[in-house]
Amino acid sequence: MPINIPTHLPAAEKLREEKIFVMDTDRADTQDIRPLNILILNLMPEKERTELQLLRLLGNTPLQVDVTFMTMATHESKNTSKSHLDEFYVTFEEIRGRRFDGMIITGAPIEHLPFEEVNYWEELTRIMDWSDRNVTSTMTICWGAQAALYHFYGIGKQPLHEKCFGVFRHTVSDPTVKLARGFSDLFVAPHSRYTEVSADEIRNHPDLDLLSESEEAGAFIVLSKDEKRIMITGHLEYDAGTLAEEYRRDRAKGLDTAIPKHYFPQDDPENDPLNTWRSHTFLLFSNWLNYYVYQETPYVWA
Ligand SMILES: CC(=O)SCCNC(=O)CCNC(=O)[C@H](O)C(C)(C)COP(=O)(O)OP(=O)(O)OC[C@H]1O[C@@H](n2cnc3c(N)ncnc32)[C@H](O)[C@@H]1OP(=O)(O)O
Ligand SMILES: N[C@@H](CCO)C(=O)O
Repeated sequence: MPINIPTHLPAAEKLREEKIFVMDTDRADTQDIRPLNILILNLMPEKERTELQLLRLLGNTPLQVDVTFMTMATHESKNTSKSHLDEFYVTFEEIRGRRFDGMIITGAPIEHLPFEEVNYWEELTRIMDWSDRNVTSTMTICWGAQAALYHFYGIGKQPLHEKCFGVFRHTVSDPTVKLARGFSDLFVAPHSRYTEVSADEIRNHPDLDLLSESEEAGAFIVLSKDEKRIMITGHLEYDAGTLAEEYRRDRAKGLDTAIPKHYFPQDDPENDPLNTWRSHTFLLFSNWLNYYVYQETPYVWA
């Protein structure tokens, strides 16, 4: 059973072009199965791009996945149109009575701010607390992961001397952990951030495991001991060209952002970058959906 999303969501056409089977709502409604309900709290400014990136990954499963997009009621989006949000997004108030099998909280380009200065921080903490009781497994990405580490475990973020920007090598501390099943001993993943969380603080925390890290990029995949929360400091979902676009955007703004490391062939921004992380991205999302969502979630919520 493939992914079930609103028929007119702009990402749907592109997903069909990519031969990712998007289910018509009519057909989905006639299936005598219980679909997985996944909630995506999309905090990225360019929401449509992130929708496509995440749906591509959630669509790679034999399970029917019903996706709900959520936006913040206490924040007016500058970069995504109100009409798009009105048509395709819900707010917390509309879904707080529901249960979800999985939830994703994306990154957001606000890591220069203390958490408490983010205008939707209070609403986000309410959503995170709610998710503890109403969601089987939550995956958080980049700033979303920093927010979860801070809110639930008191682990703060520190500014870096230079932006952690590029595609870095990572290792896995325990390849028998289900989330890393099938991972190579060494794999690469993109990062794009100005702050970091301390790998030592995570390692020393009694409720956390550091599943993957990188010599150059630091802590990468963090798992709570109860396996309900997955925190990922990089951007596995990024397309081949996303870092290049961020690089060009920064340079056009006059920022002295360095060329993303280990990314452009011959480190030359004129060369088209290759996506060298895609296989582990698909693996991580299918491991998450299978082992942490599908196999853990109750068929009927109590
Ligand atoms: C660390 C991570 O998680 S990485 C993920 C972030 N990376 C990306 O989003 C990559 C793509 N983003 C971009 O290229 C840029 O953010 C752009 C081009 C879309 C906009 O850049 P700018 O014009 O410099 O920033 P802008 O003033 O629009 O602010 C960026 C976002 O921060 C939000 N923001 C700014 N201040 C605050 C605040 N105090 N509280 C909450 N949100 C804030 C803005 O509202 C905007 O988000 P929105 O579109 O969802 O409303
Ligand atoms: N990934 C982000 C970092 C900002 O938080 C960007 O370069 O847009």
